[in-house]
Amino acid sequence: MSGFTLADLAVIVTARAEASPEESYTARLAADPARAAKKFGEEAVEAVIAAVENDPKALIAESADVLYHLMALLAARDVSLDAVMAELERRTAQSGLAEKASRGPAA
Ligand SMILES: N=c1c2ncn([C@@H]3O[C@H](COP(=O)(O)OP(=O)(O)OP(=O)(O)O)[C@@H](O)[C@H]3O)c2ncn1[C@@H]1O[C@H](COP(=O)(O)O)[C@@H](O)[C@H]1O
Repeated sequence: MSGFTLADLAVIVTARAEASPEESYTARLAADPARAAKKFGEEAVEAVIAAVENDPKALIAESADVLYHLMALLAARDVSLDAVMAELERRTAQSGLAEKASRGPAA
């Protein structure tokens, strides 16, 4: 399993959002949230097409594009990945599944 996490990507994207737009694609997206949103939508549609066509290689590549462009969109709108994860954690706590998952599979 890859040791690279979404949190690692968010750190890179947040740092590059502050770079010069001439040298960084991330900085260009951060400077233009509407473009970042449009690119995220395009990449999501490409992932949908790869899934519908049952093309695992393309789905992996498009999913990577989706996650990168979501991180860029969040950075463009000053929303942290931490805030998104906290929302997911809240939903999981509500469902009671976090406790079950930490206990591991039922014997
Ligand atoms: N993970 C990515 C990543 N995935 C995809 N892309 C870029 O996303 C862009 C969009 O893909 P497209 O095929 O739509 O390309 P395009 O037609 O040129 O794009 P548009 O003109 O339509 O906007 C490409 O330029 C890809 O290089 C990424 N660019 C950056 N990263 C990460 O961000 C870091 C910093 O990158 P810079 O900001 O460029 O320094 C990198 O080290 C990576 O970790």
